[in-house]
Amino acid sequence: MSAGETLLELSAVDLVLGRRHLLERVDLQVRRAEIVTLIGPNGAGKTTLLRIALGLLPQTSGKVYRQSGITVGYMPQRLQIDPTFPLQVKRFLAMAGGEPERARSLLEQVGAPHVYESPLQNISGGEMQRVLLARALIRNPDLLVLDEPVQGVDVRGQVELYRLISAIRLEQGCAVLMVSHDLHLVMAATDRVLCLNRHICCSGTPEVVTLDPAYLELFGHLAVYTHDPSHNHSQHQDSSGGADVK
Ligand SMILES: Nc1ncnc2c1ncn2[C@@H]1O[C@H](COP(=O)(O)OP(=O)(O)OP(=O)(O)O)[C@@H](O)[C@H]1O
Repeated sequence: MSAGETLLELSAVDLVLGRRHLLERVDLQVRRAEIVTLIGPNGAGKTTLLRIALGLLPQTSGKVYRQSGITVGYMPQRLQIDPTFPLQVKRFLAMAGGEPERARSLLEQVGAPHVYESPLQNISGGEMQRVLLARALIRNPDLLVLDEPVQGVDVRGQVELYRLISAIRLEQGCAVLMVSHDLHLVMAATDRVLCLNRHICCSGTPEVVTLDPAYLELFGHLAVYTHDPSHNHSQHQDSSGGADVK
């Protein structure tokens, strides 16, 4: 497989459930070795779009292309585990195909080697995220799909996990499609950003997207900015007033 080839492509995808039009004419392309991040407010359809991309949910109309033969690793936003069912992390990873040595080495990589023998029910939220990431990596995926991979992880851990995701992309040449709410950290760790609010509001490199009026309308108060006392009040201002968005 060559660098830059398209692994996943969605064209004009619509989803209507009942009376709700949840996704409208969404286009999305993910090429080998690139990191694409979906951002958007709660309920924007990010998880739903990932599920359509993975073939877990049928779209109402539009096309979904996944290159045949590729291995996909999926880290869901949450996992329902029966609290009465005793399941150790090592067994959980073994069920996903992880030999003990591989499972241990992945846990080491994601910064959670100490939970190998722990019951899943006893590990913390941040440790669970690391275990889910390790599980998504078990089969050396060509495409890694991560739904809010750093939710519940402490700030230092978030930086480490984004670095790890970037390193995995470089080492394995896999593509990454992820959903994130951590605008500042993720912007540094992504090649392209798509801003979704049922439809794609804007897309492009982080530098381009963070200056797009549609992005500023949704996230203006969170945009990266510095205060410049000599500023003139242009259209690129945050809602707190007096700060120029960079
Ligand atoms: N199976 C379903 N049936 C009906 N509505 C659904 C279904 N799945 C999702 N929805 C609705 O679709 C909308 C988008 O949900 P989704 O989980 O994709 O949002 P999201 O952007 O991932 O949100 P968040 O940032 O809160 O995780 C929500 O309003 C949700 O209630």
